[in-house]
Amino acid sequence: MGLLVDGKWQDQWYDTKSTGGKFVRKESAFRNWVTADGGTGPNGEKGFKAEKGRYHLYVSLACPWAHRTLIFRKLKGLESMISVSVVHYLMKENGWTFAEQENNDNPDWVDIKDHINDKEFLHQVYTQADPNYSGRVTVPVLWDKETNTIVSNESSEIIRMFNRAFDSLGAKPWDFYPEKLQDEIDAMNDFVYPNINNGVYRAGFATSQSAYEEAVSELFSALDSIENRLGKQRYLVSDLITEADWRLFTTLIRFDAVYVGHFKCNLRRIADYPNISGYLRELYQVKGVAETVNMTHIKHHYYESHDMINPTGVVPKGPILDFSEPHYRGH
Ligand SMILES: N[C@@H](CCC(=O)N[C@@H](CS)C(=O)NCC(=O)O)C(=O)O
Repeated sequence: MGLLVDGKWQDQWYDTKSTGGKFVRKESAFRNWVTADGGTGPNGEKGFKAEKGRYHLYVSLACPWAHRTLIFRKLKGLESMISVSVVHYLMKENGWTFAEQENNDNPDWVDIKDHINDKEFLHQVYTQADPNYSGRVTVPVLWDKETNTIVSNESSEIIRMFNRAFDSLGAKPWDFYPEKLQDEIDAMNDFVYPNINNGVYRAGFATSQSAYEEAVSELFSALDSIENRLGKQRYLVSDLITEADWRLFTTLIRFDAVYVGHFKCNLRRIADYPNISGYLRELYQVKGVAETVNMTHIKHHYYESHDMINPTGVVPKGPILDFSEPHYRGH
């Protein structure tokens, strides 16, 4: 785990000293947009034209933010238009790498390789785009093969691009951010992101008791309110699946396997929430989604990468989870 300072890699853990033990996530640095015609992004950001085969996505299968982009790529039918490289599940002193994986019979150990830039470390992809880059080296990264640069490393914006920019090139018509629901989706994201998506990290990476307890109590009160909401309606916003659902999904799918134990988010499990559990299974069972979930990378990444939380690196066997059981939603 580390970061780039003026283009030089430095190995260091998150600084929580200056924030009283609280984990504060930094803003992403590359914020340009792929648009249908190459025009500027929604807030005037530099535009890149949507074209088949032009873009490449760097992801970790463990990472909930990268997972959002994989789900959108899959559901919007963009697999043949946007290529992907998967980083090694382990993130240690060199950050995300393309290191070779030990031979293993488990089919979840997928191919790890930088197919585009042939780099060893993801930080070299960042310095290829900007030799003086300072900041964290995170996934996902959307890379432009034509101009050899990073378009965006912000998942919430990459999924908005995937949702619309490739439609005229033959993407599937599914719209996860329909105009009439945008305000409600934005409001839901503003609630789910700090309390749940980032809430589990605020709990897990806290280095003081008070910062941890604050995060955990906000997390579970948010989950309680979602449980209540899902007792009244099928999805988070109306009875259509929207972006808000996929953003929550990637945290929920990791919750009982990782966040309950490793991040000490253990007041309740997702399995203890009947409505959220059924909803989680329903989303998992949407065609194509299960293929984006790699529990082996998820568990091994968290339990083996964070030495200061789990110094032995031992990965728990359980819990036994089966997201393909009936979901009983929509009856
Ligand atoms: N805001 C970013 C956050 C991405 C992020 O933090 N990814 C994590 C992996 S789950 C990462 O790469 N962390 C490396 C680091 O912080 O050094 C997004 O949503 O795209």
